Amino acid sequence: MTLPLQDSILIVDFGSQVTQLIARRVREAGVYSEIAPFNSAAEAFERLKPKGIILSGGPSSVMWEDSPRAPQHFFDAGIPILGICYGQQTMMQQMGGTVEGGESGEFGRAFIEVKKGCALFDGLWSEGEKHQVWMSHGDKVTRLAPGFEVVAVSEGAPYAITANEEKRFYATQFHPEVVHTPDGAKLLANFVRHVCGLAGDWTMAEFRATKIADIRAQVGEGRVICGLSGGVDSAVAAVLIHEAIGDQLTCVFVDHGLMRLGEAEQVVSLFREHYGIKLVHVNAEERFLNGLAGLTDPEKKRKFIGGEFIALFEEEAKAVGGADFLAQGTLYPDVIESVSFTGGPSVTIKSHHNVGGLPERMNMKLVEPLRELFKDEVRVLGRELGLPEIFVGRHPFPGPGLAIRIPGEVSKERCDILRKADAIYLEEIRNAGLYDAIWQAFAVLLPVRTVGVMGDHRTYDSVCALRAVTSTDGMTADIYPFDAAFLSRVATRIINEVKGINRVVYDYTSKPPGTIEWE
Ligand SMILES: Nc1ncnc2c1ncn2[C@@H]1O[C@H](COP(=O)(O)OP(=O)(O)OP(=O)(O)O)[C@@H](O)[C@H]1O
Ligand SMILES: O=c1[nH]c(=O)c2[nH+]cn([C@@H]3O[C@H](COP(=O)(O)O)[C@@H](O)[C@H]3O)c2[nH]1
Ligand SMILES: NC(=O)CC[C@H](N)C(=O)O
Ligand SMILES: [Mg+2]
Repeated sequence: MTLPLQDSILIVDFGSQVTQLIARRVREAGVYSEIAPFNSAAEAFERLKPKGIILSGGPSSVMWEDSPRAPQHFFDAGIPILGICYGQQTMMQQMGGTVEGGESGEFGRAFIEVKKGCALFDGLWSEGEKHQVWMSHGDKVTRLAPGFEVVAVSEGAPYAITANEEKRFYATQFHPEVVHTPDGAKLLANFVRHVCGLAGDWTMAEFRATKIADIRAQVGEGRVICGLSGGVDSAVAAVLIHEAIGDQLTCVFVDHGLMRLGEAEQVVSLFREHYGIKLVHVNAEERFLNGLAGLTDPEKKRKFIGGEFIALFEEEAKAVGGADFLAQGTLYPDVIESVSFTGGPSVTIKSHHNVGGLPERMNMKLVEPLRELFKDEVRVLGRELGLPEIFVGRHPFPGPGLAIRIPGEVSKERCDILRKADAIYLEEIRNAGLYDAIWQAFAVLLPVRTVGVMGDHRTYDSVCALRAVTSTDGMTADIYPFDAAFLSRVATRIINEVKGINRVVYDYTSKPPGTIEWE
């Protein structure tokens, strides 16, 4: 079954780190969108027949030879277009304006002044007002394409917002999709609803229906193995896929020995209790720990774990008589940090085991229905699917597990020490009623020993670091400001109760510059 074509917006990706945020804002405005890399945007346009186009930002400069362009015929399609940053620059140049390398760019917070009303501002901004926006550019438009006029200016960008009302083309030098442009979501909502005329009635219920149709179309009569970790993403993916293809699905829970205290038993029994989905429990502790012995480089550890996961999934696929597909609960942040969406020049931060950690030769094709979503959207979808809060509200836990919370070499002994400390920390967080206020909290076991004194003895043991962050999508994060009494209670308990740890510190680093995990 394929669903009828729905009203949509096409987002053309030029490689910006925040392109997915554009899609997200469009979803939040109740409109369906798809992202296509610039070099396959023409095909996507044919298929979707969108009601509007948004051109993303990107790291290239339009002055470079061979830098990416929007398909020229988009500008003659008679539908509204919004160009953002690089998207604005290429749009202006492709339509006859000029762009130059700015002597100095604008990076971060900037203020724009509204010079004139335009359809993007309806019900939002008026002439003469000043508003905060977020800029990140070195180049700038120096001559407008015919038909455009300036509707807002900033100090560094005389053409902060320009409009060609007749064609319904708009262009911003700043990024409306990021939260640091406080009215940005509303500007984007004005574009998709008011300018493109879309109703704004698209919901997660429709996402569910679309994905179910997509999964059926992709999988056909084939068999699917789904990696199930007990985390939100894979639980939601498994339930969604099960709704689409029923018994063609087998879930595989890999116990790699890098789980938290009691987690493996809990995941398996919870899932069996709530769902009639086939679930295989694989105990592979020895295999993972043997393979990790001697590895200390974070990327090597991640790649090994990613490869081993796939090897196990392939073995399980054989055991069920062959499976053609591997399903995972991969989300957008896993993808953007591991590889560039366009295969272009955005940089790799770390190889999430389920993306960059995949071996190059893999026999199964991927089914990743959540690949465009952010975690909080997955939670909304999970509730839509009727998943119990106990799954939906769980803190994320990375696939490589404790291996990336033990910098340096991983051993069973160190995993056991960390498991105990982590359990105490989380128990105290729950007791204090803070679990739901925190995005993710965990302990890290450092490869550093320090001297202490306990009961008049000298100790020389490991340091444990505690981390807790707040976030909405895992892309940026702030530290959770525990009070001192809480932290000292946890520190005391860990040092008293866990042999092998004699010092506890609290990690005060936000993301960026830190990442949430230590490796
Ligand atoms: N122990 C595991 N056994 C089987 N598959 C796993 C395991 N750990 C991770 N995976 C697979 O890797 C994917 C990505 O892991 P990730 O931790 O991002 O998601 P999650 O565990 O489902 O959710 P959460 O982010 O809330 O922990 C999972 O959705 C799952 O398909
Ligand atoms: O499934 C996963 N496989 C991985 O390899 C991985 N690395 C990080 N994470 C989780 O992703 C979020 C962002 O983490 P970072 O700030 O450390 O990149 C946080 O929620 C991390 O726990 C992972 N999840
Ligand atoms: N964020 C962007 O899209 C930047 C566009 C271009 N690379 C510039 O520096 O102006
Ligand atoms: Mg997980």
